[in-house]
Amino acid sequence: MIYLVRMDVNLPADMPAEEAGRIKAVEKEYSQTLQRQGKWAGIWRVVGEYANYSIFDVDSNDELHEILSGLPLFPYMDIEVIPLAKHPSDIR
Ligand SMILES: O=C(O)CC1=CCC(=O)O1
Repeated sequence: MIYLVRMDVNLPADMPAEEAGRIKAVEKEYSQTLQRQGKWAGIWRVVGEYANYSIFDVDSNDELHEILSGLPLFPYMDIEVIPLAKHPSDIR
Protein backbone atom coordinates (compact mmCIF):
# COMPACT_ATOMS: atom_id res chain seq x y z
CA MET A 1 0.00 0.00 0.00
CA ILE A 2 1.31 3.40 -1.00
CA TYR A 3 0.81 6.55 1.07
CA LEU A 4 1.70 10.18 0.53
CA VAL A 5 2.49 11.74 3.90
CA ARG A 6 3.11 15.37 4.77
CA MET A 7 4.96 16.05 8.01
CA ASP A 8 5.14 19.55 9.48
CA VAL A 9 7.66 19.90 12.29
CA ASN A 10 7.01 22.39 15.08
CA LEU A 11 9.80 22.26 17.65
CA PRO A 12 9.13 24.33 20.78
CA ALA A 13 10.95 27.67 20.63
CA ASP A 14 12.38 27.03 24.09
CA MET A 15 13.83 23.59 23.24
CA PRO A 16 17.61 23.74 23.80
CA ALA A 17 19.57 23.56 20.53
CA GLU A 18 21.51 20.53 21.81
CA GLU A 19 18.29 18.58 22.47
CA ALA A 20 16.87 19.58 19.06
CA GLY A 21 20.09 18.44 17.38
CA ARG A 22 19.99 15.11 19.23
CA ILE A 23 16.39 14.38 18.23
CA LYS A 24 17.06 15.33 14.59
CA ALA A 25 20.05 12.98 14.45
CA VAL A 26 17.99 10.06 15.82
CA GLU A 27 15.18 10.96 13.39
CA LYS A 28 17.61 10.86 10.47
CA GLU A 29 18.88 7.40 11.45
CA TYR A 30 15.31 6.11 11.93
CA SER A 31 14.27 7.47 8.53
CA GLN A 32 17.32 6.17 6.69
CA THR A 33 16.90 2.68 8.17
CA LEU A 34 13.32 2.58 6.83
CA GLN A 35 14.51 3.96 3.46
CA ARG A 36 17.09 1.15 3.20
CA GLN A 37 14.28 -1.34 3.94
CA GLY A 38 12.23 0.17 1.09
CA LYS A 39 9.36 1.12 3.40
CA TRP A 40 10.12 4.87 3.28
CA ALA A 41 10.26 5.15 -0.50
CA GLY A 42 11.05 8.85 -0.83
CA ILE A 43 11.36 12.11 1.09
CA TRP A 44 11.38 15.70 -0.19
CA ARG A 45 11.73 19.00 1.65
CA VAL A 46 8.90 21.50 1.15
CA VAL A 47 10.71 24.59 -0.08
CA GLY A 48 10.81 27.30 2.56
CA GLU A 49 9.12 25.23 5.28
CA TYR A 50 10.21 22.86 8.03
CA ALA A 51 8.11 20.16 6.41
CA ASN A 52 8.49 17.21 4.11
CA TYR A 53 6.45 15.12 1.72
CA SER A 54 7.23 11.43 1.92
CA ILE A 55 6.12 8.28 0.15
CA PHE A 56 5.66 5.11 2.20
CA ASP A 57 5.30 1.61 0.79
CA VAL A 58 4.00 -0.54 3.65
CA ASP A 59 1.68 -3.50 4.19
CA SER A 60 -1.15 -1.87 6.15
CA ASN A 61 -2.59 1.18 7.87
CA ASP A 62 -1.42 -0.32 11.14
CA GLU A 63 2.18 -0.62 9.92
CA LEU A 64 2.18 3.00 8.73
CA HIS A 65 0.74 4.14 12.04
CA GLU A 66 3.43 2.22 13.92
CA ILE A 67 6.17 3.81 11.80
CA LEU A 68 4.80 7.34 12.08
CA SER A 69 4.09 7.18 15.80
CA GLY A 70 7.64 5.86 16.32
CA LEU A 71 9.22 8.93 14.74
CA PRO A 72 11.43 10.70 17.30
CA LEU A 73 9.92 14.00 16.11
CA PHE A 74 6.36 12.60 16.25
CA PRO A 75 5.41 14.61 19.39
CA TYR A 76 6.31 17.79 17.49
CA MET A 77 4.68 16.98 14.15
CA ASP A 78 1.41 17.62 12.39
CA ILE A 79 0.96 14.71 9.98
CA GLU A 80 -1.37 14.36 7.01
CA VAL A 81 -1.76 10.92 5.40
CA ILE A 82 -3.14 10.44 1.88
CA PRO A 83 -3.65 6.79 0.83
CA LEU A 84 -2.93 6.29 -2.87
CA ALA A 85 -4.58 3.77 -5.19
CA LYS A 86 -3.45 2.66 -8.62
CA HIS A 87 -4.46 5.11 -11.34
CA PRO A 88 -6.30 3.49 -14.29
CA SER A 89 -3.97 5.26 -16.75
CA ASP A 90 -0.80 4.02 -15.08
CA ILE A 91 1.11 1.89 -17.61
CA ARG A 92 3.26 0.08 -15.02
O1 LIG B 1 13.19 17.27 8.64
C1 LIG B 1 12.06 16.72 8.52
O2 LIG B 1 11.29 16.97 7.60
C2 LIG B 1 11.65 15.66 9.51
C3 LIG B 1 12.24 14.39 9.16
C4 LIG B 1 11.60 13.24 8.85
C5 LIG B 1 12.59 12.23 8.56
C6 LIG B 1 13.81 12.95 8.75
O3 LIG B 1 14.97 12.53 8.63
O4 LIG B 1 13.58 14.26 9.10
